[in-house]
Amino acid sequence: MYGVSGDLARRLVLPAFFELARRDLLPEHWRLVGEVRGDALDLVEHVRDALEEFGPRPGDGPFEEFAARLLSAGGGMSEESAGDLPEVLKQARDALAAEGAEDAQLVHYLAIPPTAFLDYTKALDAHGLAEGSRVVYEKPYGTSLATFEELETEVKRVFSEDQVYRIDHFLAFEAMQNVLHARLANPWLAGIWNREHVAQVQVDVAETLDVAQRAEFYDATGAFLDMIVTHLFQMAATVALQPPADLAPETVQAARDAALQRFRPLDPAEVVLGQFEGYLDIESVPGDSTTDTLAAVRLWIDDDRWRDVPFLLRSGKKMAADEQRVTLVLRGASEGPYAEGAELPSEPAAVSFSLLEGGAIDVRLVVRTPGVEGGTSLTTATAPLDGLDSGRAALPYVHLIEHVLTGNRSLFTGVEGLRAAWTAVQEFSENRPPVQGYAPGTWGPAAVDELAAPGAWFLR
Ligand SMILES: NC(=O)C1=CN([C@@H]2O[C@H](COP(=O)(O)OP(=O)(O)OC[C@H]3O[C@@H](n4cnc5c(N)ncnc54)[C@H](OP(=O)(O)O)[C@@H]3O)[C@@H](O)[C@H]2O)C=CC1
Ligand SMILES: O=C1O[C@H](COP(=O)(O)O)[C@@H](O)[C@H](O)[C@H]1O
Repeated sequence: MYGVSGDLARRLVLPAFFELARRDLLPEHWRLVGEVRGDALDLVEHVRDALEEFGPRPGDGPFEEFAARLLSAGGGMSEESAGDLPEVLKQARDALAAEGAEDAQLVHYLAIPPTAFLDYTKALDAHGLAEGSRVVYEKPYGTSLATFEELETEVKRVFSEDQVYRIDHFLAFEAMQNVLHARLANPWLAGIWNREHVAQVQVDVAETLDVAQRAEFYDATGAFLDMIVTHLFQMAATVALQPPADLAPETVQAARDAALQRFRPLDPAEVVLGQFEGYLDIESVPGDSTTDTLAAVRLWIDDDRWRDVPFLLRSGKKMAADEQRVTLVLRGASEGPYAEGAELPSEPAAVSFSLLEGGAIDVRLVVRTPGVEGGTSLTTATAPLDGLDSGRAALPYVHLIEHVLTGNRSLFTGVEGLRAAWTAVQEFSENRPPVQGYAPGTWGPAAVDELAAPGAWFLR
């Protein structure tokens, strides 16, 4: 794992490895090499600290056994030098061979900034580490259409496609997986999954989180690149995809990629960028920064299933709540006593997938108000997705690492989909609207609400 000292590794990836060990889902023989550019870390202490802070706590699993398999390399990785890594990999291979595991599968996990992906790809090739390996790229894979193409050309030169795993961890949330699986398993849900029944699709990832801890990275990135063109596009494509004939990883990935290829290029007039008040006071943020800390877009998908159905995407920092939802806002009755004009609740029926914690599906219905007066009201039934039968919800990186180790690419993004995503935002990137201020603890500038009109955001 390159970049083992970083935020992602500490907060999400190392805890996921340990969770796999707790669940006895790691291979019988393995070693984890943590690589950094400076002096090699005391990896056991580093991992122990990460687990103490983010869990599962060391005492909640086989930590001593886990720690005995951690190896540390320093000195960085470039075309000129691979630092300590070749020597440490040799130690790892020798140790595995001594256990009777001769042909270890090498997996490179690039938990480093996206701007370093290209150089690391070249370096892996230069040091003969690419052949026969698997490689995991974090998101964003590219930062524009041009840098995507540049990276992809190099990756294609060095690796064959079946070696490459491009992560978008939002695809791996339990509820996100159920956007596909619950739809396919329940004909009534599949039956309403179209423009005849759905008035709007909303993909909303609201965070109360500040950015002060990673201000330098964030100021160079912004909400649109950090979240919209990456996570929220992939989530929208998961809603929009045509039902695949089977659940083979390649079929699912191809269906999602095909949906992304039907995204209409974003119209800058249908994008709102926000910046929370106080952002410019953060140390290391330039006083004249125009970085977006919130982005909301109205997106269209040109196919028979979704024509004229707005896909509303929103994500931001310092917002009113921590919520991650995919919502199908449903149309009302088109005829009969409850058709337009009848006395109905102010909000429509909806099916909403909440990604938080173990995930849940909320079904909101319009019903007759109980009592003699009558009228109509809304009621919501919540179906939790955790703790069913013998199932235990797993966090996204637990799924993703298990999939890399077992060679399953269904939850990873595909090249054609990524190319389509960067293509869809190219025009917007050259004509970005100015950022509008919003008060911390709110749902963003007023213009965000106008994007949803004549409807309204499910979260507000
Ligand atoms: N943090 C998060 O919540 C998430 C992050 N990601 C993605 O994961 C990746 C890593 O993110 P994160 O951990 O936050 O990033 P960090 O900024 O924390 O960087 C990770 C590590 O990479 C090394 N590094 C920094 N700059 C370079 C460089 N130019 N070349 C090589 N190595 C470098 C550093 O380690 P050292 O100096 O010790 O070598 C650093 O600790 C990114 O692609 C990000 O988009 C994805 C989802 C969530
Ligand atoms: O990729 C990213 O995702 C996180 C949100 O993911 P979560 O799993 O931590 O909820 C976001 O905060 C971060 O800015 C972004 O880089």
